[in-house]
Parts: sequence; C-alpha cells; structure tokens
Amino acid sequence: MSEFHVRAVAEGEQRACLDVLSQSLHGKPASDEVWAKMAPSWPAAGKFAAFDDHGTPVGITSSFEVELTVPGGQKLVTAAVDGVGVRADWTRRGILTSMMAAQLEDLAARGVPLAALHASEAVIYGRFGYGAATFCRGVSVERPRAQLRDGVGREGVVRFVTPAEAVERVPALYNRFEGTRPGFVSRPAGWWPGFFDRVVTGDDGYRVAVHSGPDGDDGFVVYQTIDTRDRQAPERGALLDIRELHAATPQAWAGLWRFLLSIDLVSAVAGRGRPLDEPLAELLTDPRAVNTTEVIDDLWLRLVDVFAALRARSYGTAEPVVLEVHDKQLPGNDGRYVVGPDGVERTATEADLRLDVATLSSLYLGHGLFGDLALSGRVEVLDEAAVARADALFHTARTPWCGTFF
Ligand SMILES: CC(=O)SCCNC(=O)CCNC(=O)[C@H](O)C(C)(C)COP(=O)(O)OP(=O)(O)OC[C@H]1O[C@@H](n2cnc3c(N)ncnc32)[C@H](O)[C@@H]1OP(=O)(O)O
Repeated sequence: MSEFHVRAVAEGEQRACLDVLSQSLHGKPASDEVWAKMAPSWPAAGKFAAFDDHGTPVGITSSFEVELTVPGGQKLVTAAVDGVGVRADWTRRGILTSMMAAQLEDLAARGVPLAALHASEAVIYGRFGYGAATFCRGVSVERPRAQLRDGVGREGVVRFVTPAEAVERVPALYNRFEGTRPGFVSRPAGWWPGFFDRVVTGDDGYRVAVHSGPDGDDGFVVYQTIDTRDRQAPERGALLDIRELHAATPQAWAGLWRFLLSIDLVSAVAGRGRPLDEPLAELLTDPRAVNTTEVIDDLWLRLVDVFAALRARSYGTAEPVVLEVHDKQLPGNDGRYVVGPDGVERTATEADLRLDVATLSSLYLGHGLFGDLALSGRVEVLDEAAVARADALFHTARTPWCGTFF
C-alpha cells in the first residue's frame, strides 16, 4: 500500500489541493476561469495536505482567522477550519487524523486559542476534540395563516438593494451585529467573495432587502423565491427561502419579518440555520403558523488552549467547580482548572467533574448542560453538587448562535 505524508501546503500547490477537495465533495475540478476568481481567497497559508509517494496531494485541510465572541463579549482569535477533504481512493487510512494533528499542533504553537468548523457529518470531528457548541433551527412560517400582531415591525422602512449595492454595503452593515451573541464569528474580507458576493450576484435569483431605522441601515435579509406550483396546486404561492437575516435591533428584526410575511402570492417563508431562540411565534396572532422543520448542530468548537479560553469568558454566579480535562491530541491542556465567577486558575485540588476536551468545547459557549452530558457519561461526576454549580457558571443569558457559514 502506498504511503502518505502530511505537511504545510507550499505556494503554487493550492490548485491541485482544491481539486482534491472538489473531488471529495463530488464536485468538478476548477476551470481556469473559476480558479482565477478563487485564487486570491485560497492562499497556501493555513493549509495542510497529505501527499502520496509521487508528491500528489490526496487530502487537504484549511483554515483562516476569524474572531469569535465568547460569553461576556470578548472576541477570541479562532481558526475557522474549512475545506477538509480526502480523495475517495485514499479514505480510512488515517489521512484526516494526521492532517488534524498537524493543524492542531500548528495552531497551538502559534497561540491560537480556538478552532471552529461546520461539520459535513456529525460523526467526524469529536475524536479530534471538537464539540457541537451551537445549534440552529429550520423554520417554516405558513401563509396566509401567519398574521402579524398589531404594530409589529412598523417602525422602520425596508427597501431592495441591487446586487452591486449589497456587495458594497452589507459587509459594513454586518459589522454592527458582531459581538451581540456568544458564538458569533467575524467575517474577514476574504469571506465575502466566496459566500456572499457570489450568491447575490449569481444566477439563482437571490434578493437583498435592507431595513433602516432611526440610526440608518440596521438589518438585511437575503432570500430566494422558489416556485412551488404544480398540476395539483396550480395557484399555490411561492416559497420565500431565507439564506440569511441579520438585524442590529429588535425593531429591525421584526421589520424584516414583517416585510417577508407581507409579500403577496407567498405560501410560506422558510429558513434554515436560524437561532434556536428566535421568538417568531411571538410576532403572530396564531403562533401555530410557525413550524420547526429541524434542529441541527451548527458550529463545532475546539478549545486549542483550554486555559486561555476558559479565562476569556465570563461566568454566572455560583461557587467554583474544579474541572479535570483530558486532551488526547494536545496533552498540554491536560489538568485541573478551578472555574468560578472571579476567574479561572490551574489547580492541584481534587476534581469535581472530569471530562474530555470535546465535551468541554461543546459546553463552552453556554449551550447544553453538564447534567445532561453526565447522563451519557460524557461528564464524569465526582461530586454530585458540582453539576448544578457548573451549569449555573457556564449558562448564558442568550443562546449561542454562529450565524455564518464557512
Ligand atoms: C470542516 C469541513 O470542511 S467538513 C467537510 C469534510 N469533508 C467531507 O465530508 C468530504 C467527504 N469525506 C472525506 O473527504 C473523508 O471521508 C473525511 C475527510 C471525512 C475523513 O477522512 P479519512 O482520511 O477517511 O479519515 P481517517 O482515516 O483519518 O478516519 C479517522 C477515523 O474517523 C472515522 N471516520 C472518518 N470519516 C468518517 C465518516 N464520514 N463517517 C464515519 N466515520 C468516519 C474513521 O472510520 C476512523 O475511525 P477509527 O479511528 O475508529 O478507525
């Protein structure tokens, strides 16, 4: 059997690596035209690849830097891991395992405290210390059943913007939302061309509408209209499918939903990836017009530097707990940490709760309960009373949500 070795991607090797990624995701190799557009946002930096005996890449993992808002509002440098794939004729030979090890060691050496990703499958990344840290919801709001309560979302004005205006204005607008919730990630300049500009300027008919309140533009929605008519239902209204909806104020949020729910000839307004706690039903006279179509893991987080990450977030009010953390990939994180409202220290005292780094990572942003994870054995309870204290310390007032796909 051929061998592989993993190393950092060198300048000039990116296009061959992109082809590996495309193959793993059932896509086509990039044409010269596509590559010319992508190349600026596909630097060699942050990429590790596996190469066969002939020097041909057969696996790839990438990352770029973002800032992630942690409970309490601090923004931590985070490696946004994306572009992971192994060529189908090389899978299940340990290539991903080796690439993840190289990437994590590099991040730790560079002092990057967190790594985060969106997983194609939920079974892949737990073994590398990632835990599902934010969840999101799919919603569908039935029309005409959904009628807004009196006065909801009437303060501002909503207007369409052209794709060119959207490309120019929305990035600055988005910066107004950063830091409002744990789990939010910044969108660096390199994110926009591949994930926003391409969509709104493409051929799929996406529309962008912007909300203005007393302080100017304060929210936007990107959505697509899908024709759902068929022979059985020739008069059925369209489906409005939200790609993203962000608002700086509750008024802007309600105003954008008012706009969507007021468009004529529509049978439903739907969206995936919405926050779990979005109070949509509260806008309507008939709350049953809102259906939850799915609840699914969103951001997977990995504490690369456990001490730095624990110290960076704030905690609720409770007596401290001692957590004993185990980290297979980065043993420097192994040890006990006393966590309380006044801060975090390493400690030699007896542990109250024992857990691995993936479990701690999934609890870090405030989603989930130590008590629930204790039920499945993911948290080992050494002092029963510590479970409620840990939940009180880690719980956050706002449900964590990422809101950005990468
Ligand atoms: C952040 C992102 O970019 S998400 C996108 C991830 N990429 C994709 O989904 C593209 C299609 N899939 C692939 O390219 C590959 O199958 C990968 C990257 C998911 C896995 O790569 P591999 O080199 O096969 O992983 P590797 O051999 O290191 O497997 C490590 C372990 O994970 C398990 N594993 C890996 N992938 C999967 C999977 N998709 N389903 C179930 N188990 C898996 C392996 O069985 C192995 O288990 P073991 O340690 O008990 O033996």
